[in-house]
Amino acid sequence: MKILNVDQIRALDEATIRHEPIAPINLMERAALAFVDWFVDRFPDTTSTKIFCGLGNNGGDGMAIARLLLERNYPIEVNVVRYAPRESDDCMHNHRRLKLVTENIRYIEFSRDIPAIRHNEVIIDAILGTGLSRPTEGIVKEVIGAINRAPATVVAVDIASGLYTDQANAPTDVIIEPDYTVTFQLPKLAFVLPKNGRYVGEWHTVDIRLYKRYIDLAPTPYYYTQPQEARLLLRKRERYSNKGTFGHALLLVGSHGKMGAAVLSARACLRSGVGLLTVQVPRCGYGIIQTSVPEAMCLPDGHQNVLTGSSEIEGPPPSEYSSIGIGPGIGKAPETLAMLKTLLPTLKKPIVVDADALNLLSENRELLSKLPKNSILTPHPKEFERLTKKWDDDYQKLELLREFVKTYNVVVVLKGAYSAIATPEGDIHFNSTGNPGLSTGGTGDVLTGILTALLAQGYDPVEAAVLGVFAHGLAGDRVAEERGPIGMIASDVIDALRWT
Ligand SMILES: NC(=O)C1=CN([C@@H]2O[C@H](COP(=O)(O)OP(=O)(O)OC[C@H]3O[C@@H](n4cnc5c(N)ncnc54)[C@H](OP(=O)(O)O)[C@@H]3O)[C@@H](O)[C@H]2O)[C@@H](O)CC1
Ligand SMILES: Nc1ncnc2c1ncn2[C@@H]1O[C@H](COP(=O)(O)OP(=O)(O)O)[C@@H](O)[C@H]1O
Ligand SMILES: [K+]
Repeated sequence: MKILNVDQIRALDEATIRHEPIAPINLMERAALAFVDWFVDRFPDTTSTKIFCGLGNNGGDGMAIARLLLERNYPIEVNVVRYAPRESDDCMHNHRRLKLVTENIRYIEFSRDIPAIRHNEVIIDAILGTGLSRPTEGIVKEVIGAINRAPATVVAVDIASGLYTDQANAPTDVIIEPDYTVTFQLPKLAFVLPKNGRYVGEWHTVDIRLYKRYIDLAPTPYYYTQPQEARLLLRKRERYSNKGTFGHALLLVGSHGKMGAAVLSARACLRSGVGLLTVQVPRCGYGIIQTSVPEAMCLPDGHQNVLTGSSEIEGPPPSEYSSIGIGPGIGKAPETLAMLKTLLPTLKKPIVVDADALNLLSENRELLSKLPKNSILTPHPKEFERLTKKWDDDYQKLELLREFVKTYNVVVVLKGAYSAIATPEGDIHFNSTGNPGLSTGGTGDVLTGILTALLAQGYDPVEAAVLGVFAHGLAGDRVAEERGPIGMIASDVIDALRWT
């Protein structure tokens, strides 16, 4: 699913109006109806609701929503924030229609006009939408402050008032902090950026049948992975297959005290469809791998405690494996750095690089250009900061991400809520699965195993990253559903992986 910018959203609105054709006021009615359907489903028996409307089209939506709810005998008090002398045409039209069904409209011009908000009330925020062009101030800012201070449930129409759709807010901006955002048709870039969490809440899209062809043709670097899109990437297992069909992966993982990372990545790799798996670990980990992951072959490293790349057992050279995953639990010993320096120039196929392998790359930046083309790097934000530099806001972070993938010709999975997968061309796919239960040690190691398995099976690296991150998050969601997010551990995520 595409994420469009504000100008494109406006153009999409106009294209829908022209193409269908539909009068703007009827499109607004459709949007209001879609919101109301969601709202009555979610809040079927609220005893007290207040709506706050602005004077632009978001306010127009709000006035239509108020009328539709009143027509359904919903208990709703209407407030209009009069921050300017004029309304938009469609807002004015809906204002008139609203007055036909109620005389009870409160106009807020001064602080004293702001109503008290009671406990257990539901507030609908329709003050400002995607047309926000400057920070909130004056009476708008005061109303937002009052709503945020109130012990009520807040639902934003389209986007929280005061939040920019696709540019950074200043830290001092006053913005609605909703529990829910119900947005029209397409997710907004602001929703998937970590710093905006409290200005978005739980968000939902409602379909208002905007012109599909415009969306299909609109150029954008931003995508949001929907379940049906991820599912399309999944390959069927051929009837006449054998284990050779699905590749032979090599994991270079673990060190003394961090063998858990090796076990987790190995088990996840096996649970993700790889044909054969070899795990190279320091000698101290040999028994651990052989007993806890009997399905894998184990290459004990020549070194007792850290990886050096040498082994007493003869094996094929790393370049002959279908894919390689490197990093979980390896530490940053000089011997391991030396291994990386020798290894990278010998490789041609894309590899997966995680954890301390990434930290070694940040400390030895000349190695970045030695990475095989289209390799997948999986930093969490701290690791990405080490690879690049500190960013001021999430939008600058996305720019750094785009710059990085283009410079080094790699795929980066920037992990977190809505993990961002950046392709070498500079497109960014935000993942839609996962939950805070995944914020626990070892879940990143699981992801490395998954991605290494997908590469071994011949998936294109971008597809592997999009599909693997989606499946990892979905497994986490299954665990959260069954046992709640708090008790989740990385092993549960492996057990919950389903490739269907
Ligand atoms: N796109 C779609 O598909 C559909 C969209 N729909 C709806 O339209 C909404 C977008 O409408 P919109 O463009 O009228 O924007 P909105 O935010 O209501 O108001 C902008 C007005 O406020 C002003 N203003 C700006 N910042 C301000 C501030 N800080 N403090 C005070 N004022 C401020 C600004 O002034 P100006 O910048 O012109 O000076 C302008 O007058 C969208 O969110 C959705 O709800 C649906 O109805 C149908 C389908
Ligand atoms: N709040 C969250 N919502 C969704 N996914 C999350 C959240 N927190 C963490 N994750 C996921 O959990 C994994 C954590 O990886 P990482 O930070 O490398 O942990 P570790 O190194 O301990 O294995 C990533 O895939 C990340 O996207
Ligand atoms: K709003």
